[in-house]
Amino acid sequence: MTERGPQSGGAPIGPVDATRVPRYGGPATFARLPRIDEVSRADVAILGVPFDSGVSYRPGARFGPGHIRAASKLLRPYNPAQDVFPFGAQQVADAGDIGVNPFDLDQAIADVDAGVTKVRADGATVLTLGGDHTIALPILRSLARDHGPVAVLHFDAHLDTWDTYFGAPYTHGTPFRRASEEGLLDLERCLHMGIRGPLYAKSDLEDDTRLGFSIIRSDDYETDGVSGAVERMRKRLDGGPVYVSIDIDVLDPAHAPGTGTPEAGGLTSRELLNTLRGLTGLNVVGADIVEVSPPYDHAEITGIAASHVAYELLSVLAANSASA
Ligand SMILES: N=C(N)NCCCC(=O)O
Ligand SMILES: [Zn+2]
Ligand SMILES: [Zn+2]
Repeated sequence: MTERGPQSGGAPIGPVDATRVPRYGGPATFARLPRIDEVSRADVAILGVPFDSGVSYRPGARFGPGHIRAASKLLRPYNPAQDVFPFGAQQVADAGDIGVNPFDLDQAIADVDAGVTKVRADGATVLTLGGDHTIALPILRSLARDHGPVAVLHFDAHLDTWDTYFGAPYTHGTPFRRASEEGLLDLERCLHMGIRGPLYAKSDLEDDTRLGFSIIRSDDYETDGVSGAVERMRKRLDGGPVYVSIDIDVLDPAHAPGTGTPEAGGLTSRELLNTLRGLTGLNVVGADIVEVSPPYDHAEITGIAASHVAYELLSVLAANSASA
């Protein structure tokens, strides 16, 4: 195909060239990248998880992967903020969507674990596009089998370390309690970023500490700024594998209206993108972007934010691979 421009010497296959095929045409893959079956090997795979049977309030995150891909068409090859070519320093490919059972939660969790494990087995670092936050648990199960307990860097308005909803243990409000109980987390190095809003009880915070997390609150950005947050984040995460889980509701509803459990007083997209740039050099072994619910989005605001979040994460992985 000529539309991707000439490639030689085993260089990564990049996005379709927007000066040759207009952005509103061409493939529906993330950032117009090749499908995984079009490349001999992927360093990083984008993997969709269209699933929202674990939500407690508004549904719709099952449509998240397609929406984020559609909103990613304008991304360009060079990221000046990190001085890196995220699609040039490594082979990034789109691995499509996992066929997740929408009716049987236990089966869905097994489906996600199997789907992620399969793509990882071929050597790719996986960036998952959700889907609701339930999917972080099976992804962590897959990662912990290879890496042992990992640090979770969790961007969210919510703790997601609650116990049960309606007696159900597997929901989008409970993945990190289950992960902690199962020994998947490094209890000295987990961290929430952007927490805010009402809780059920004071003891929610005590439970959360016991389960292995510290907290940088949304309000801490007001007092300490992005640089203060990044400094604390790097200190907490250093020294082992890090899984980055980004619930898009960490952003203020003004920056991400298209989500299921919105809370006022959140981060700006600029604060989130700048915080992610501070991850370079840490051992990031996987990531997800979850809770994008297109039916509640307007003018692709949330989809665009999510696509840029993905772009910064890919840039961190590219910078890390260049210095490895
Ligand atoms: N993971 C997200 N987005 N939300 C969890 C909120 C669960 C609740 O309704 O209390
Ligand atoms: Zn949340
Ligand atoms: Zn969440």
